[in-house]
Amino acid sequence: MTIVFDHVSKTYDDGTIGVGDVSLTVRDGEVMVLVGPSGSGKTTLMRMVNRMVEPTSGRVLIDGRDVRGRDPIALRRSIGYVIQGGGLLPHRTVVDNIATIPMLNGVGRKRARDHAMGLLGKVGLDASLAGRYPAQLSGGQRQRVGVARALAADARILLMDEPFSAVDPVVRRELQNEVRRVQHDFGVTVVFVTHDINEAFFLADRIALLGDGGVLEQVDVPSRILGTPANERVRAFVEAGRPRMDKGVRCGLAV
Ligand SMILES: Nc1ncnc2c1ncn2[C@@H]1O[C@H](COP(=O)(O)OP(=O)(O)OP(=O)(O)O)[C@@H](O)[C@H]1O
Repeated sequence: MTIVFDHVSKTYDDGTIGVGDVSLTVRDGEVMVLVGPSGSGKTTLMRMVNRMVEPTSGRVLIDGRDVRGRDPIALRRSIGYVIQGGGLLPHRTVVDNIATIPMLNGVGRKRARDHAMGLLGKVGLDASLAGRYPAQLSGGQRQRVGVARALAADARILLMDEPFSAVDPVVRRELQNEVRRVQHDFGVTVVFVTHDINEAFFLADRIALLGDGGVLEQVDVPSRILGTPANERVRAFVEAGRPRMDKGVRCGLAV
């Protein structure tokens, strides 16, 4: 599905500008990574898609349709939303967590649970984990359940808000690979928020780099963000987040 942000802005009630004037198109089936410093409006922008945030001005269109015309609850149930920690219901088992939204949408319990069991494999989880509660899983496993839950309602859009920032680097890379695979297998459109430029480079088809005041600094494929930054702020942001090989080498020699 295509998502269009058409001149959206958000000023919160206390006067804080969450998002300036942003126009951005996320193409069908693309992984668009929103990246930028803390407070640059990444989460605010993303939450406009499922109406967790209502823009102060401008419109968000999904496949040409203004989300304002959609019932917010139905809209949210049709869009996968993955947050740090997985956002799982603590008193429900893995399989029931995954089956919850389809059941709310009217799918029968048995069918929803059978589908949930199938999804476990798709996100790299063993079926033996189905009966566990979230507290009995590792951080990485919880994230995978979160992804399965987001996919369970046949969502065509996945919104992922810094989902992997609390897991260790090795598991994080596995999860990033999983996102790419899921995107490929299911053909979903993914909007992924991170403030880690390296995660953005790894995952993104395109990167939207936001700056202070919620302004869009550059939208481009990773190689162009790296090779031809639009301005000094983009260059500095990318530079600050990249591994400093030269420093590492110098340290190595000094020891
Ligand atoms: N409910 C709110 N009320 C007032 N200001 C808010 C609210 N939510 C967010 N903001 C402000 O809006 C700006 C953008 O916040 P947002 O969470 O979208 O940024 P972000 O880029 O996702 O940040 P981070 O990387 O730290 O998560 C910040 O200045 C933040 O303090």
